[in-house]
Amino acid sequence: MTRMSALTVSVFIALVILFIFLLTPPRYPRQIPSVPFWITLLPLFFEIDQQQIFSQYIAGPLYKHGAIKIFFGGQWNVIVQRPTYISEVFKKEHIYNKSGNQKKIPHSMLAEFLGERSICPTLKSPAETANYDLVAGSNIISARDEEWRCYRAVIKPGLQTFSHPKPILENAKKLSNIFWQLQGQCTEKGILIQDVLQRYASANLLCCIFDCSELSSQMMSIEHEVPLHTTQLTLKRYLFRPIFMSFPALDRLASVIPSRVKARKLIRQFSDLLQSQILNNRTREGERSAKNNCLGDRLISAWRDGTLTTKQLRDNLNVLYVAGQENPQLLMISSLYLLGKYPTIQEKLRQEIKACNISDASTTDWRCLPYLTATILECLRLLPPISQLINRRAAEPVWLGGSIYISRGTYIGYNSYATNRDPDSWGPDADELRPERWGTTDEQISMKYRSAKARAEFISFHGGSRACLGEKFALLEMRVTLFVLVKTLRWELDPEWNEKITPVCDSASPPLYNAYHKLTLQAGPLYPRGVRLIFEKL
Ligand code: HEM
Repeated sequence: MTRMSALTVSVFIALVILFIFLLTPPRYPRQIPSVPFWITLLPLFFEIDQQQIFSQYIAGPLYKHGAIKIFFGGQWNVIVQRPTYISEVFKKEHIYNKSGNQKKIPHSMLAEFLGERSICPTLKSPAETANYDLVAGSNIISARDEEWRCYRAVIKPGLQTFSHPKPILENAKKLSNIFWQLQGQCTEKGILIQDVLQRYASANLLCCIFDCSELSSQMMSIEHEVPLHTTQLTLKRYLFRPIFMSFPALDRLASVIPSRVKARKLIRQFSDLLQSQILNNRTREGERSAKNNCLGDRLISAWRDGTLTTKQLRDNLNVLYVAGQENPQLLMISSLYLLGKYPTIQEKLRQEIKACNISDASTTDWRCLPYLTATILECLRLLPPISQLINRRAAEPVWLGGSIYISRGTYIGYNSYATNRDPDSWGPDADELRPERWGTTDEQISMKYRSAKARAEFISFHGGSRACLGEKFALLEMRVTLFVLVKTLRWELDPEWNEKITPVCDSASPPLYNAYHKLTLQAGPLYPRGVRLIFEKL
């Protein structure tokens, strides 16, 4: 054997050993089963969607044991489902430490997106040079301890003092007109709603949270391209390729894989654009509708006075912009899908809104629409925008629930989709959309909501000290959106749409196109991707 072929054989054997080592489930924790690694890769090869994978392979062991071991992101993790276990993880943040992608997969593109190192050349802050390298890549969602408290002090008031629905109301009316206009251009079939809703969710965030009203109106004129939006769409396509999500180690080769080179370029482009747009498009003082304590103002003041470095401003802007419109957008898609699938619930909602006879929705007391609130919570329960998230790491060995031994360094995550549908908490009809389960009056619904969150039976916004800070805004946005859409339009699912959650194939498309989509689109959250709705004006 020549020296070259001996080397090739050794490399091959080393790779096989590494692969077997990586893909063999760990022995610990011993008390819970492992989902075979190939199950998470099934959609790459077969016509099967994530909901099917869940019910066929994951739900059984997960509900039985309350936790499982699963291969994701290039490593084995523990997914916790049972509410009592989840409460424990939420409460013991000092043991189950937050550990975002920057720490878990620091070389990955995702980590680069959330905490990349370049400084926008247009910015200069006094504290920048002093602080720049102290905190590499962190943001409010992934940071811990002092750093998190610092971000939270800046960000929380900016997200929670907002409550005026007027700008959302105006955008929602435009949204209704856009849907109707698009429907007019396509008489026989349903229309795709995702792209429009992404612009709508961005518009709401830009005007209400960042106080950029001009940019917000540009987002709502869908006949015009908005670079921030188009860059974000392209970036998403490149960033979330399933092969790199499953094996982020491949990102170590990012500089030689053309699609990753492109992803890196897009990350910078998006981040630069976002930063300059938020800084340069803010509504002028005199033109503002209210005295503001908005998030945009707060972030910029904190950057100017040196509380945040340029890098911290940039990382937090990225993550707030993405979390602040991706999650509401997913909830809107899922809610419109569910209401199209359950027309009687849509009609009941319409009757409630009619009966309430609201003349000015911008001053409405939303408590007079309990069925609307219950419907939103029910959509959030059935299809939580963040269906699965693995972002905690055991700082020390610990017995979860007193019976599952978790060794130090184990990654732990949640499956909100499973917890929110647990029949032990929600009954045998847990998979059904039934808003009445939350109660019929505003008091009953609020009580049920508070108790379901406190008992970790409803975890769409997670819980404990690290619960979502945008919950209040997201719920208000959803109320206004559904209020306007249900009042002005009626919709149903396009019967020709292949009803699947995260479908990977479309039987009408050529095989090559489908193969490409399998590799590029099937990762990510559980929601009715590509849903088509048929609208009727009322
Ligand atoms: C339906 C909409 C939303 C859902 C379902 C949602 C869900 C979540 C979840 C599950 C977390 C915890 C993430 C983790 O543990 O890593 C979270 C955190 C967070 N969310 Fe949301 N979110 C939504 C909307 C928003 C909006 C509109 C904003 C505002 C811009 C926002 C800002 C945040 C922030 C700042 C955190 C970090 C909280 C902390 O760690 O202190 N979210 N969200």
